[in-house]
Parts: sequence; C-alpha cells; structure tokens
Amino acid sequence: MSRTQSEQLFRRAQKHIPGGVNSPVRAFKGVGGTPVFFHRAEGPYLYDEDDNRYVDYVGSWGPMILGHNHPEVREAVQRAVADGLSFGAPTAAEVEMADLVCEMVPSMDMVRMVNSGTEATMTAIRLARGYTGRDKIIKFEGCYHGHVDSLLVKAGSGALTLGTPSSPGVPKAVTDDTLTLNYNDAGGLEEVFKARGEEIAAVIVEPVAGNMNCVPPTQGFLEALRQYCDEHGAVLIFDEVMTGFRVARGGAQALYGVTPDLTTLGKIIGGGMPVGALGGKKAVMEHLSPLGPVYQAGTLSGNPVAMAAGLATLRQLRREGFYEELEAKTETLTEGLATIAREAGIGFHTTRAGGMFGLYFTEQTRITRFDEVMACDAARFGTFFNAMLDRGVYLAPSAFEAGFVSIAHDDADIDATLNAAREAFAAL
Ligand SMILES: Cc1ncc(COP(=O)(O)O)c(C=O)c1O
Ligand SMILES: N[C@H](C=O)CCC(=O)O
Repeated sequence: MSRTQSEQLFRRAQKHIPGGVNSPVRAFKGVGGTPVFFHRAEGPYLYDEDDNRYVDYVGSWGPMILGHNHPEVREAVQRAVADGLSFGAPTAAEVEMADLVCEMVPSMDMVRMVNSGTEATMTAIRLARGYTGRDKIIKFEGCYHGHVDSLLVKAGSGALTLGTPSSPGVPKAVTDDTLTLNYNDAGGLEEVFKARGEEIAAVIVEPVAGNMNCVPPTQGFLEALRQYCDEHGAVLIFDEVMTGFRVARGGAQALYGVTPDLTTLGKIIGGGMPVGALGGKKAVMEHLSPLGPVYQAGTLSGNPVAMAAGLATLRQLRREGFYEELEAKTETLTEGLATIAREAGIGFHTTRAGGMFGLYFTEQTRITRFDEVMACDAARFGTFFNAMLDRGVYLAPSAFEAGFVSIAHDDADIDATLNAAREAFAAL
C-alpha cells in the first residue's frame, strides 16, 4: 500500500505546524511511521490522500457513532449552513438540544453548551469550586479531561503517549490543589476523604477510562465515589466526553447506575462538529453566569451548525435496539481478536464497554489499574498497529487510546478486520 501523498504532506506540514499535526496523538509517535492524511470518509471507511481505503476504529476519536458522513447529519448541516453560520444570539436549535440532552441523561436538569470537551471540564471544575467554596479536586491517574491546566496531572491520552503526563508550562500553584489517586482504588479515596474531606470541591472521573486504553470501572468504584462525595459535600463530576451516548444511550451513568452531580459531554453530542457541554443538578447549575456568579462564556457556543449536526446524531440514537446492536458488533470484534491471538499463541487481552474497546499485548487476564496498563507491551502494539494499517485497518495510533465501533460497521467490515489481524498476529 503506497502512502506517498501522506508522506509528502507530512514533510510539508512540519514546516508551519508544530510536529506537523494539530493534536499531538495524531503524530504516530507512539507507533512509529508517518501519520496518514485523509481526504474523505463514508460509513465505516476512511480514504487517504492516495485513495487507500481503511476500516476505521477511531471515528474521529469517538464522535462518529453513526459512521462517517451519515446522510441525516449531512443534510441537517447543509440546511443549517443555508441559514447562516453563526448569530452570537440564542436559537431554537439550542433549546431543542438542551431539552433532548436532559431527556436522554436524566441527571441533567440544565445544560450549557461550549465548544470542546476541554472547555466543558474546565468550566465544571470552576463551577464545582464556586458552588462549594472549596479548592481541592481529585482526579485519577491515566484519566484525561482535556488540556485544562489543573487537570494535566498524571494525565492520559497524548500526554501519556508522549511521556508528558504532567505538562511543563503549568504553574505548580495551579496543580497544588489537584490530588491524584489510582483509578479503581476506592480504598485510596476513603483515606483522602477522611484526611481532607472538608477541603474537597470535586471528584472528576472518566466513568470508563478511555485515555489509558480502555479500563472499565470495577464493581463498587463509582458507587464509592458517590458515597464519599455525599458524605463530605463534594461535587461528583462524571467526565462523559467520551462515554456519553457511547456506552449507553444515557452514558456510563445509565450503564452503571450511579448518578453524578455534574456531567461533561463532547464528541457525539456534536456529531463531528466542535462541541462540548456541561450539565447537572439545577442547584449547582444555577451558580453559572448569568444566573449565578461563576463566569463562563463563548463567542461560538451553541453554534447553529454544530447544534444541527448534534441533534441529527442524537435523534438517530433513539432507535430501539441501537445500543444492543452496537455492543454486539464490539463484542464480535473483541472476541474475534482474542480468539485469533490465542490461536497464534500471543498474549493478548481485550476490554469493552458499549461501543468502545481496548486492546492489550499482555499475559495479564484482567486490566483494572494504571500500572497494569503500563506493564503491557506498547512497542508490540506499535508493530501490530502498522501491520493492520498496511492491511487497510485504522486503529488509534497509540497503545493508550480506546477504540470505537460505529453502527455502520457491518459483518463484512469486522470479518475483514479479523482477517487482517490473523496476518498481523502471524507476522509479530
Ligand atoms: C474523557 C475526555 N474528556 C475531555 C476530553 C477533551 O475533549 P476535547 O478534545 O474536545 O477538548 C477528551 C478528549 O479529548 C476526553 O476523552
Ligand atoms: N484521547 C483524546 C480524546 O479522547 C484524543 C483526541 C486528541 O487529543 O487528539
């Protein structure tokens, strides 16, 4: 498979774009080789600049749950564009979006639209601090909540891939109030709350960690977060930027039956356009400006084109059986990969939740913690990634990112992926 156009573009890109990419994890540093430049996408497929076709399991990092270029979404965007790109004033589409989101995620009485997941988590933290009058926040190692200064501590995703989980440029004073604990460790949480419960404004968590590969919560972990926040008056924030509408129609909170005070959303809620949102209990949300004193704003927030894409996407998710079908596809893929790896005698483990999944090169049979993720063979993942790429399958270019299946992936796409994996495992 020739990728000369991508190679040429990457050489050119590095002149005026730092590292040749506009988001670090795209740079292939974790897997080696040249980033692929794409020019078109349709259903489960991406087409690169040399017109090679790939079965895509990145889905623009999660938003494309319907597959790429879904006709309903495209037409909704075209209709919205015909009426103008941005008004900087309220629209009916925003009201419809707020009604729909609050219906689909019942813990949200109110929602504020923003432009990215990062903005959503940044505002959620500010709001929790403003609401409680406290400063300390708890996050978990390997969880990523966007590039918010106070949350870039032991962070996952590109920060972990590039070996800078705690970024230079973030003043120490900004992270002094961030306490970092081990994911899935309810005992550690109990200790911290016992010692400093009165100081803690919020606990923020990815209810399924998707930025250190894919690590579902262990039994009782999310429940413990709820319990300690209740006992000590802290705000529980579920960062569902990735898991929202991905692991279940109502997000991870519906799947695991634990209700947060605040939820952050992004990715799917924008249907492929740049969007984020935060919402939750009325008592907390009422502290947000202009109702309350906690300031937040955005020139393009609630953008009508983005609302059109998001609404058209969310409406599709209401179809009966959608999530059962999505989960079955994900299971066929992960079970198939595990079987083929076993037949090839390769230590391999998979995880999944709804339409997201994790792949690990390891002899371990259970992955629940950050140190277990780090003990896996990331170099071997890189070799596997490139072998799959050469066979027309596009996985996330990092051993620390979750993969995503869309409703557009059919049996033939998954079979083609498993056939490619059979060859790739044999070549390892
Ligand atoms: C769980 C989580 N939170 C927050 C973010 C930040 O979102 P964005 O990249 O849209 O700023 C991401 C993804 O990047 C994410 O996966
Ligand atoms: N893991 C990130 C988001 O979920 C990947 C997107 C990015 O940072 O480019």
